[in-house]
Amino acid sequence: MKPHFLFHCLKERHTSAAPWHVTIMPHLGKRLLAAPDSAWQFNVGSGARLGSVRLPTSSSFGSEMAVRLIGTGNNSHWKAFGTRHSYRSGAQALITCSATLSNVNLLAVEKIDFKKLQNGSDIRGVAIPGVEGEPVNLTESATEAIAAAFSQWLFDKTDDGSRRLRIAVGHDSRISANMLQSAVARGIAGAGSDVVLYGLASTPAMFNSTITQREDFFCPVDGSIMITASHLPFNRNGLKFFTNAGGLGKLDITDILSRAAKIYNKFSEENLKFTSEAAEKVIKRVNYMEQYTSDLVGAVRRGARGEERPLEGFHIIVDAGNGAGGFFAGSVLEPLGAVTKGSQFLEPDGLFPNHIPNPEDKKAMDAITKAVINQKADLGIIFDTDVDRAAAVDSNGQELNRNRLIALLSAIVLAEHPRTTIVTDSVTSDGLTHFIENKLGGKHHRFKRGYKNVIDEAIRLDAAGEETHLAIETSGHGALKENHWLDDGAYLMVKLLIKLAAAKVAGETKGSSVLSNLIGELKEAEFATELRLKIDESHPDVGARTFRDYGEEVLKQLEQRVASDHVLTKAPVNYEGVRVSGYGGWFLLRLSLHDPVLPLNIEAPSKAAAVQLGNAVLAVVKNFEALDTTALQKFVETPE
Ligand SMILES: O=P(O)(O)OC[C@H]1O[C@H](O)[C@H](O)[C@@H](O)[C@@H]1O
Repeated sequence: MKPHFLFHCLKERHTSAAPWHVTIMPHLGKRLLAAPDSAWQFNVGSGARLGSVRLPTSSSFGSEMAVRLIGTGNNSHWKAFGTRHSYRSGAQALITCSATLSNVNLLAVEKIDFKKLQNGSDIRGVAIPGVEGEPVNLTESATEAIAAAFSQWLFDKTDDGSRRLRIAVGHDSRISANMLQSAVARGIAGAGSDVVLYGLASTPAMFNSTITQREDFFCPVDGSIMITASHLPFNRNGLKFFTNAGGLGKLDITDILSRAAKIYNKFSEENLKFTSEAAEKVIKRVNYMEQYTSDLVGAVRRGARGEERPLEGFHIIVDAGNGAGGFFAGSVLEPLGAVTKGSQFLEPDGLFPNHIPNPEDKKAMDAITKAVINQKADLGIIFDTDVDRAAAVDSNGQELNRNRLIALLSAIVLAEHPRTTIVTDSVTSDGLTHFIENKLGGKHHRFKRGYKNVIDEAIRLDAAGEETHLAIETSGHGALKENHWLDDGAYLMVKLLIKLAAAKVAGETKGSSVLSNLIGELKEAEFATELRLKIDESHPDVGARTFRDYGEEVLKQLEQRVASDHVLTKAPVNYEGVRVSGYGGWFLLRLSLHDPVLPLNIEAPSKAAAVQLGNAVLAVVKNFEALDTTALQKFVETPE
C-alpha cells in the first residue's frame, strides 16, 4: 500500500451545486513541502466533506504537517478545526488544516496503549489530530485491530462455529466516522466475518439489529458496532458493541482490547492489503434505520388503538444538535401526523456548530426550550449525538429532564405495572423517591451511576423476583423491559408520545399538559448543584496510590466525620460514595466512573442550607492536597 497522509477539513453550506476545484499544498510551517502534483487536485462536489481524504506522499514528510487547500468555486463556507472561512464566488480559498501520516506506514513506530482506550463498557479515544495535548490514539489501524478482536471474541462466544458471522456497523455524525467505518470493515472482514454497513445510525438501532428478524436486511446480525463518542468534542470517537444479549460489559471490553493489542502487533503491510481486499468482497449496505424507525412508529400506533396518525394536531419540535437523531422528525413524528416545523439542527455535522448534542448541557436545553416557546409548540424533544439519551420540554418551557424525566416515565410505567420497582442512578433526589413511593405506589431502588450498572441491576432484580420494568439515569439514558432492556433515548420519547396520542384518542385534553400533570406532585429542591473535584494524579500526596485509592481514602474520612456530626445522617442504604442527609437536604460525594474526579451533588431547600452541607464536605476534603477544592471553596463563600 502506498504511503499517504490523511487530513480533515470540511466544506459546509455550499450554496451552489458547482464543484470546487481544489489543489492540496502540503506545508510544514510556511514551507511548501512539494510542488502541487496533478494527483493532488480534485473537485469537491456540493455538500461534500473533506473528511479523511488520502493525500499521497512522495518525499520524506514528517508524521504531521499542515495542509493548505487552494481552491476556486462558488460561495461556500469551509471549516477547519473550528475556524470558519467564508469565500465569495470566484475568490480563491486558502484553508489550512493539519494532516497526519496514516498509521499504515507508522506500524513500526506507533505504539498504542490499548488499555487506555477503555472507558467503562465503551471504547473512546482521539481520532482526529489538531487539538493540542490530545494526540491521536484511536488510529485507523488500532480501530481495525479492535474490530478484528470483536469479531474473534464473537466467534468464540458463538456455539455454532461452522458459519460466517454477520456484523453490522453504524456511526454518528462525527467527522472521523467514514475513516473509522472503513477501518472497522477491514477488521471484521480480515477476521473472516461479513460486514453490513448501516451508515448514519443511532446506538439503539445497532442493538436492535441483533434482534430484528428480517433476512432482507441481513438481520438478525450476530453482533453490531456503533462508532460514536456520544457528546464528546469533535476530535474524539469511540466504539460500542452489541450482541442479542445487549451491550458488552467492562470485562468483555478489557478482553477485546487485550486481543486487539495482540492482533495489532502482528499487523504487516501484506496483512493490511489483504484486509482491504477482503472488506471489498464482503461489505453489504442497507438502510436499517428504515426498519428501526418503523418499529418506533408501530409502537406509538399500537399505543393509540391502531390509529394511523395519532399525533395529528400536535406540533413537536426536535433538536438533534447536528448528531444522528435528526431522523426522529421526518421518519417518526411526521408519519404519525405531527407537525415538526421549527425543528432544529437536524443535519449531521460532526463539528457540532450549534451546541453540544447533550441533554445534560445547559446550552442545549436552553436551545430547545427557546425553540418550543418561540414556535408555541406542544412539546420539544432533544437527543444526544447517538440517540441513546433524550430529554423533553413541555409547552410552557418546563424542562422534562433529570429527576423530572425519571418521575414522568415512572408515572407512565407504574400505571402499566403497579407497585413495581424503578431502578435509577445514585444522584437522584429524595423528592423523586418520595414521589415514586408515596405518590405512585412504586419502589425506588437508587443504585449506582452508569447506565450499564443501572440496566444490569434492573435485570438482576427482575430475574430475582422483584418485578422491575424501568432502569433510568438522570443523564437521560433509560431502558424498559418491554423494549428488551435496550438503552434507547428515542424509545423513552416514544413512551411520552404514546401517552399524548392515547389521551387524544380518548378525547382527553390535548397538548403536553397530559405529561406535565403526571408529575405535578413531584417535590423539587429549591437548590441543586454538582461540583466536580479533580484529583491530581501526579501530586506527591497521591504517591504510589491510584487515584481510586486516594478517592476512597477521602470518602472514608468523610464517612468518619459524618458519624461524629449530630446534624448529619448517613443514608441507611447506599450503593455508591457517601450520601448524607442534613439541613433539610442531602449531598453525595462519590468517585467518577471514569475520571480522577470526585463529583459532589448537593440538593437543599435553600442556598444557605446547601452551603452548610458544602462546609461539612469541605472540612474533610481541604486536607487532601491533591484534590482541587477551588469550586467548593468558591461555592461556600458565595451566598447567592
Ligand atoms: O461518574 P461520572 O464522571 O459522573 O460519569 C458518569 C456517566 O458516565 C458516562 O457518561 C455514562 O454514559 C453515564 O451512564 C454515566 O452516568
